[in-house]
Amino acid sequence: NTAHDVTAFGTGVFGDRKMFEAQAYEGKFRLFDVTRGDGVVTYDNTTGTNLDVFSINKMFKDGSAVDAHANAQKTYDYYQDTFGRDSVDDNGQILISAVHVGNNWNNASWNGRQMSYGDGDGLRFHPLAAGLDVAAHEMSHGVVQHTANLIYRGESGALNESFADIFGAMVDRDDWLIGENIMADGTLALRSMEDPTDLIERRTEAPYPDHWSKRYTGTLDNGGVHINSSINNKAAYLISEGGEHFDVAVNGIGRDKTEQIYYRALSLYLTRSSDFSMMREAAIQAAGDLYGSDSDAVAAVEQAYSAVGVY
Ligand SMILES: CCC(=O)Oc1c(C)cccc1C(=O)O
Ligand SMILES: [Zn+2]
Repeated sequence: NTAHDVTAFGTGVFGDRKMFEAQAYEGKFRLFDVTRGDGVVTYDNTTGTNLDVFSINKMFKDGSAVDAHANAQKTYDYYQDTFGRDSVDDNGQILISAVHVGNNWNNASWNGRQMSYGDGDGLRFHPLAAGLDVAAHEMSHGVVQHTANLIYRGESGALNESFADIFGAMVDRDDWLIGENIMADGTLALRSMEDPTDLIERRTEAPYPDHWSKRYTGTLDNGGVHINSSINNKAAYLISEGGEHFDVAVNGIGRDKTEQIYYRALSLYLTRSSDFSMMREAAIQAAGDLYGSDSDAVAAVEQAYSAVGVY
């Protein structure tokens, strides 16, 4: 009998029930959604091979698999509905998620072809697949790869990381925090776009900067790609929400315009080696294209990048 898509159900890592498209296949059910692009598929890495997560009925019990699958679908829909983009490559590339990767692995990743999630050690992280912004962050690395393909070190690498956070926060749209629901160590979040320095109490290595003058210039973390990303994150937050930062006032323009500006800058103007200054120019250009060169959007971009010391 041929495979066909069905509506299935499951409970996520935190016991939240959800419904999603899956597939009936040879008398069983699998986490393979054939309704989005060339597919959204989730598999359990402990089975060792690229085997879809199977269930004998439409109720899936593996919390990480359920969350990874549902979050990948939500992120696929975000790019389709917001920008008309069909998956990471805008050509329907199948979205693969592997869960239970490693041994209590405190990580999540995009390896150029798929998303991978660790279970966390329960001290630093809960299972990372439970974070909608985590899934959106990982898939957004795929979008960056197929657009500007920003080199993953130094300032271009910080932009790569920042775009993953920006779209992560746009998909998981109720706050400007990253990883807020998967922290097991009592901290507020993994990163805060609203106030990057907020998490300073936890950080042993370099603090998260909220101004270019405070950028990390060492060699840790590929030259601080997860550290200096906070400078661009703060700018994006200010463009959307506005605020006063280091005596510079920014009049916010909201999430809807902000996400369009960043997507256009990423997909049309930035290149592999773009730095923060080029990010400023690309965002000004994109805002002008979309809303007019004398618009409040262009003004917000100029104000926000000045507020974080990027010219
Ligand atoms: C928000 C997702 C995130 O930052 O995942 C990572 C983690 C938890 C550790 C190391 C790298 C990454 C990443 O995807 O950049
Ligand atoms: Zn990342």
